[in-house]
Amino acid sequence: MSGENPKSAKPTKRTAVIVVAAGSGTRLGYGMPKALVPLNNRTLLEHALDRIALATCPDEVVVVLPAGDSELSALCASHELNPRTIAGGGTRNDSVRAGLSALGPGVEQVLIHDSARCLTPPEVFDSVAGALAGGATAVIPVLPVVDTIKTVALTPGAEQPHVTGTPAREFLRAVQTPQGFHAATLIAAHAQADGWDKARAEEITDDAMLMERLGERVDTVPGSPEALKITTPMDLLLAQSLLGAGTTEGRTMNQSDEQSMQAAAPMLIPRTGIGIDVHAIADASEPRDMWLAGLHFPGVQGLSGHSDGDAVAHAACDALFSAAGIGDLGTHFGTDRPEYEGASGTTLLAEAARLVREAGFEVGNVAVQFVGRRPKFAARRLEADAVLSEAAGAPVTVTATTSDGLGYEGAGDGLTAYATALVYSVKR
Ligand SMILES: Nc1ccn([C@@H]2O[C@H](COP(=O)(O)OP(=O)(O)OP(=O)(O)O)[C@@H](O)[C@H]2O)c(=O)n1
Ligand SMILES: C[C@](O)(CO)[C@H](O)COP(=O)(O)O
Repeated sequence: MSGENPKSAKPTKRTAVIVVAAGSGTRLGYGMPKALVPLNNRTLLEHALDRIALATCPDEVVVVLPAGDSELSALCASHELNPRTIAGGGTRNDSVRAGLSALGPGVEQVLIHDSARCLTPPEVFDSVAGALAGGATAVIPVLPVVDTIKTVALTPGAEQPHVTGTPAREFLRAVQTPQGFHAATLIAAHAQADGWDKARAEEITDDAMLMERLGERVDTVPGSPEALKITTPMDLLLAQSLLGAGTTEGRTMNQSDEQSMQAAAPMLIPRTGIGIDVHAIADASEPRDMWLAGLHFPGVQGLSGHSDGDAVAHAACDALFSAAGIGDLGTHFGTDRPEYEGASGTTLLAEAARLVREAGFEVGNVAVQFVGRRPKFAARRLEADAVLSEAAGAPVTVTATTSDGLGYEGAGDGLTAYATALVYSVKR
């Protein structure tokens, strides 16, 4: 926040904050709801709630969660804010409507906030609520635009669009959340939009736009660079460095903070690791299930070994341990740890990721390739990525190849999995 607005006093009007956290986080690519993605050992949703807890304005908080979720609702129940929760819908607008339906009685003003903007400082909430309490119908936090913005159109037959205009930059603002509204007016606007056809509804990308369509005036207050929307892996890295610099725990960065952060911030150097695992195909006289990459492959003779033989998961574990410099599979799951005997590949991978985090690292990603004739893998690749990513709490991707008939892999006697992992330190 630019610091132009002093911190507002608690508004006299009953104020609710709705946190929309039902998105799937497709562009972040973690294979889990974005609100559940870890950032410095705390989920994005918890970071958002931590900052709301430091604001003075909320009388009540509602969190909108993915349908069927249990993990995020457990986190809400154990958070000091103890927010009400409700299941969201297929689009952000559907989720906002669900949140509005869960408001308690007597709410006069409501702030709609993206959990994806999880580092938004508490002062922004209070400044939006304060402007509403001062009589505004709709208030949004904004930042000046630093890029030159063009409008474009697609020429038929051309791959890339051509430029149709350049709006004057002084009149452009990048829009953030929380967006605040006179509650009854926003509820009426959403009720009206509920009946719109899909194309018209999809044009609405924020709640303020609904108010604009109704001819309501929308006011602005200064936003904050820390209120960035975590959408892609690069945004997550930026949020990580903001937290690493200790700038966002409940207060706003000022100019001198920014200068000292630039001068003092250590270069964040990630660490890579490697892991290899080889398993023989079990002898035909001993039928075994094939488990690989966290998946069961019915009708394919399995791999030999004391565990389920999941060479892909084992190589991924070794790559993680190697990257964090905390030993290998034998160190953590060896014969002196009988509780891991026969454990599934996903169980071991989840435990490996936990140990890596316990050692002070966050997992960037893990990539595995296996070489073997069986099982046929292509049709189940995305399924494997999802299962292993969920176990690791970070993106895991698996690919497969053959050895052109050469060696034990080519003869169908065994397979080899090669993995690399990237981790980065989150030690303060
Ligand atoms: N059906 C939806 C879609 C989005 N959101 C929320 O709206 C905010 C902004 O959405 P976005 O950042 O686009 O999140 P995702 O939809 O999760 O991301 P993606 O489009 O990459 O899947 C997020 O806090 C998200 O949780 C929601 O509650 N319900
Ligand atoms: C509401 C918002 O964050 C304001 O910038 C944005 O419009 C959300 O858009 P998304 O496409 O749902 O991420």
